[in-house]
Amino acid sequence: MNLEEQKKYILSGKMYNDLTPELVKARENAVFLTNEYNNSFGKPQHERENILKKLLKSIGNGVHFEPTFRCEFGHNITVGDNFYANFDCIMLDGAEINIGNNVLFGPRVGIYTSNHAIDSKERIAGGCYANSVNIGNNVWIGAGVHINQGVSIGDNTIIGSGSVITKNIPTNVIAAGVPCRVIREITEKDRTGFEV
Ligand SMILES: CC(=O)SCCNC(=O)CCNC(=O)[C@H](O)C(C)(C)COP(=O)(O)OP(=O)(O)OC[C@H]1O[C@@H](n2cnc3c(N)ncnc32)[C@H](O)[C@@H]1OP(=O)(O)O
Repeated sequence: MNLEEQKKYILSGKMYNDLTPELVKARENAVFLTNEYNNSFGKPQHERENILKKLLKSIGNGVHFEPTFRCEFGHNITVGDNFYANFDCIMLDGAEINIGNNVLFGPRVGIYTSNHAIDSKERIAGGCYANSVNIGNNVWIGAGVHINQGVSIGDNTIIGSGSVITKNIPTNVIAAGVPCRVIREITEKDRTGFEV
């Protein structure tokens, strides 16, 4: 299979070979482009966004990653408007990563859409499978959060620092911990009077 065929196949969720020359090359390209993006820190926003447009599937207006941003391929990542990621964000996008509008990431957030095979022989042979991650609008992901494959996080939700997300998290809640669980709903009482 050529690279395009492999990309489509991986999105089917079936086991794929992680070690093909085409995927190794695609990862190398992503390192070169993320190097270019990280090194462009301080340059005008439109120049930096043009690099992201080459790297990612699509981006909205006002997308900013602090250095150092890394991704596996880039071609499966969609980011909405007004996105901010603090330092050392990592996105492994074997499958799709879809991020809504007005999303904030604390430092050291990691999203991992791929798992290696559970069976050790299959794993050594390069067996992998990937499932998408979906993050809604107005979500805040705290520092050092790990997001595993196949999960969705609902609109307006906050994920506490250090959490490991293994299952879907609903809208309008604070959730935290390892594994990440809902702590409480976000309500009118959370308004402080800060001018918006
Ligand atoms: C762009 C950027 O994001 S940069 C800034 C980066 N900053 C961060 O990453 C900080 C993220 N903030 C947090 O994790 C906060 O704890 C929040 C926002 C999730 C919750 O804050 P609060 O609503 O004030 O929660 P509060 O401190 O009252 O805690 C409620 C309960 O949740 C627990 N809890 C809070 N945060 C966490 C956490 N990260 N992991 C595990 N448990 C937690 C508390 O221990 C407490 O448990 P208890 O009721 O058994 O005592």
